[in-house]
Amino acid sequence: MEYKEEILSKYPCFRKTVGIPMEDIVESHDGREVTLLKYIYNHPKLDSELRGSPQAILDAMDEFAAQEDFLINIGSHKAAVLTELLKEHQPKVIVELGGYVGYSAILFGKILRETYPPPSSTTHVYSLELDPLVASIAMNLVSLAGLSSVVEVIVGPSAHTLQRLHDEQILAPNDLDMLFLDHVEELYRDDLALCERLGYLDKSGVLVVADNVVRPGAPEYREYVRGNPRFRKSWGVPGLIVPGDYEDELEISLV
Ligand SMILES: C[S@@+](CC[C@H](N)C(=O)[O-])C[C@H]1O[C@@H](n2cnc3c(N)ncnc32)[C@H](O)[C@@H]1O
Repeated sequence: MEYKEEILSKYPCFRKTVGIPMEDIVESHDGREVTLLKYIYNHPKLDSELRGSPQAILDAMDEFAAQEDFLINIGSHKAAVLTELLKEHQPKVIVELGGYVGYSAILFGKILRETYPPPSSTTHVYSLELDPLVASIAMNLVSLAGLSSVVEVIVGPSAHTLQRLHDEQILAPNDLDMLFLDHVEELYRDDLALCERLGYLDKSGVLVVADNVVRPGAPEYREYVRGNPRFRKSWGVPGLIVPGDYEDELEISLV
């Protein structure tokens, strides 16, 4: 029982698996992100391994999440699923909604760099993040990973930033190859529809991936993509396999 309490306090997201309501549970934006940044810069392998190594920084973030405090990023299991997907589809330009401290953005930047080694300059990750503090931490870690030329963190509400990228001709409609939705489940459907209106999903082959579609859940979003003729197919992929939970947590759709 004591062990269970310890697990639940360290990993609040598991509360939903035992029926404890998520209300009043804080699992991010409470100072732990600054603690993470200090943890990385105090890391004994900072100079010998972390600087310039996206994978070593992802590993250090996983290490922090396992040993210090829970982080709401995709984590290593979904990172492996997404790595396979990106290797198969080889997107060049990715937009993610909800960047947090940069874990998924660093993963995407790492894969783009491996797939299209420098001096290729046509690859880009736009990581859209509402909160300027966590976005600043992401920028710092992206830079430490040596990925500043590939990954751009942009602060602001997703819908506003998407509209701005379009109106200021920063991202042309046909340039987008992958959209990753990982911000607020209630916004997934509207932000996807905005991308459709802006022409970002007109090109055949664009990949759209949404996280957490089962828990906390985005049923409207899943219904929308599965019933939308724009997508050739749409399918679920398990996140972390806990019996009866986290099934098909990622929804993957292909234009
Ligand atoms: C689950 S986290 C993203 C995790 C990240 N994709 C990763 O795996 O490393 C969700 C993030 O979305 C951000 N967010 C919430 N509403 C947003 C909005 N309207 N636009 C952009 N970001 C938003 C939150 O501040 C939070 O940092």
